[in-house]
Amino acid sequence: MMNKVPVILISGFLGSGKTTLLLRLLAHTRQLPLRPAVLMNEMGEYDVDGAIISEEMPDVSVEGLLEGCICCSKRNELAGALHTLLSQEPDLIFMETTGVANPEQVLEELRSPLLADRLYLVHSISVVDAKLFHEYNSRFTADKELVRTLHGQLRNADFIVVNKTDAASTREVTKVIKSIRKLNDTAKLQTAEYSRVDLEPLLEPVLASVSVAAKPVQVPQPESAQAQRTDAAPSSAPISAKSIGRPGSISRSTAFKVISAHSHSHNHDANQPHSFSRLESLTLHQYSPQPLEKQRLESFLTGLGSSLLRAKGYCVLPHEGTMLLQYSGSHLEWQPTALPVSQGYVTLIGEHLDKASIADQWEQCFISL
Ligand SMILES: Nc1nc2c(ncn2[C@@H]2O[C@H](COP(=O)(O)OP(=O)(O)OP(=O)(O)O)[C@@H](O)[C@H]2O)c(=O)[nH]1
Repeated sequence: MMNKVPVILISGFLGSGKTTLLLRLLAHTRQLPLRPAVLMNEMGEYDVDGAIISEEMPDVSVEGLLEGCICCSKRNELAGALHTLLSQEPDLIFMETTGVANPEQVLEELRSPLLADRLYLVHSISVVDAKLFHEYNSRFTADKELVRTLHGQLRNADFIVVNKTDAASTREVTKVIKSIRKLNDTAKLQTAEYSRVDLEPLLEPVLASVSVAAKPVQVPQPESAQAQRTDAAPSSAPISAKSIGRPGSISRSTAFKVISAHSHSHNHDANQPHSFSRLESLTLHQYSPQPLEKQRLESFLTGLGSSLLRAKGYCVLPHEGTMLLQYSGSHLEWQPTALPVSQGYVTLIGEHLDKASIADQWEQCFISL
């Protein structure tokens, strides 16, 4: 019988720090050395997080399931994507869910006959934003599906990272831990800044089950761009070029297009438990030949206020070149990238997003005064 491959599932609400944790885990895994693979699930039409990983660690296999959640609309593609990764004989598979996925259904899928013979779950990790946890809980109280998702992410975890403690007060962190403990009093819990947690115990069971000597891998250099990015909070180090998921795959002539609106509720099977109802994602494409005005884009995004929960993407800027844009918790940051992005894009995730107004404001970001 074939050896089963260990899986570590990472869930957590939008922007909580899942990819930040995944990058740390990947760096550590490769130093052991083990050969990891990644299944990345994104709500948007581009695999931003997968691109970040591929750019920093080009030898890591990444399969992206886009424009939907593996807990619902993409659930039937999950087994296929995992089998693609399994064919590359990794030592370990990391799965990062979208911020709005309920891991319950993913765990159920892993137990299905199609997958249970090939995979076994080592950890289900949940990452929480210490600053926004209570705000999101009270904001979404009326949305039972979303509350169930948020709670499901915590209930189904054996390891919980209370992240972004740099942005929260000690009192807030204590309150968050108290609330989490009401939902899950058995999981191991660590507080963290930039998802810096003790990685050894998380990977111990994997090491124990894998014959490392049989699969030598390239150990990354400690001074690599990747090490800088994962060990020093938001990096400004240049990174090597690697082509992104689907660059230039769409040709449009307009300067702005809200080309996809994904509302979770429309993609759910009525018989399945829903993970959330009101949130949607849309992608803005940088089609215009005019330069994108960075300040205007920043004002536009911050001006969306509480409607906007998360934004990320790559923008081609006139002075800086291509930059990775990250927006979460009202905080916007830019990171340089060497990705050969010919057309930039930004994925927005939020609720009550006024598409007409957003399209108009996006267009304004290109008009020189
Ligand atoms: N201040 C602060 N920012 C953080 C911390 N951890 C991550 N970030 C930043 O928060 C943003 C989102 O982090 P990610 O790791 O991409 O979060 P995520 O959960 O993968 O996001 P989605 O998958 O898009 O929901 C990035 O800009 C990170 O640099 C932290 O502890 N403190």
